[in-house]
Amino acid sequence: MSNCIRIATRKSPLAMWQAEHTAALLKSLHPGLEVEIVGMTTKGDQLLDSPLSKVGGKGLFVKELEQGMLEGTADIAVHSMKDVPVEFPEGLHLAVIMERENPYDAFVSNNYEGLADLPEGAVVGTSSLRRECQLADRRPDLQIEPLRGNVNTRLAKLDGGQYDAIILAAAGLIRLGFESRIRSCIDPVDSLPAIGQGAIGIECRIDDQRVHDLIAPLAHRDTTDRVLAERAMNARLNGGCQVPIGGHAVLDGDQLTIKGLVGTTDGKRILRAEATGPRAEAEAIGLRVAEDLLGQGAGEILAALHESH
Ligand SMILES: NCc1[nH]cc(CCC(=O)O)c1CC(=O)O
Repeated sequence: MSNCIRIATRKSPLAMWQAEHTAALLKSLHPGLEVEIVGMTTKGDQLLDSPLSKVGGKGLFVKELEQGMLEGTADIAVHSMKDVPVEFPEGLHLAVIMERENPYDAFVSNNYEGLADLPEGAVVGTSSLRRECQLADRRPDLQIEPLRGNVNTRLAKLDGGQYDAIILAAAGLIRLGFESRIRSCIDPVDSLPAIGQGAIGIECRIDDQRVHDLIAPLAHRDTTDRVLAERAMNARLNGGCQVPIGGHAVLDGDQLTIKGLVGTTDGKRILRAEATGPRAEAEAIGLRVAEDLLGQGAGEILAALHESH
């Protein structure tokens, strides 16, 4: 028992990869440690046919994993930071943010190199309102069609011929060995990534010191500051619902710069803001971007979206 750590994870190939990656890092840090992976099915996995924006609900992909930790069937949960809600159940917290993979959106197609060379009226698959909003702004002529399912399923749908191109997170493709399918990474000016995109986080019981000691060395300082700034912005804006929000922070030495975006799904209104400051104030810088967006009218856009769901 005391020499074992159990990892709760979803069973999608990407989630399993991330859990196994974390397991391998833990084993190499702590020789002799036993690591057990506990695969679980979440509500989000069961509702793969409905658009995520309609399914709604916070923590669709994490609730069952959290239940497992609270009941003691698992010790930690490994999540894509992008899917981690702002709030945690009592007794649990986010203890560690690991090193970020490529945080950008990837353009995947069998015929075209990037957004710029897609012909007029081309069909692009994505079920992310954030991607849809920015695509519609950049290329109002494109036809955007829903695309759900795990990374492997989405690639199979592209190959089935229903889409001219699809947009996915570069990180998921790289982790699963599909880097060669990325025709180009989309410039963040054209598609500002999701809060936390490309980063993996570890959640655990707040009072479990043994587990904290085991996972602490996995924390990555630069990624942590960047993602904390992004999450502070997001928390002030909405609390994690499915709305077109982008947020991405970068570091230049000790200077942290974060860009934020809120828009309407049709891309007809897009608000943008940016703030810079010392990394030690990461969360305050994220909040400043949120306040700037709210000052421009983000509150109305978000309220209208919440109502329509
Ligand atoms: N929404 C599902 C999801 N959650 C995390 C990733 C990719 C990996 C990451 O961002 O860390 C994806 C797939 C995608 O958006 O293409």
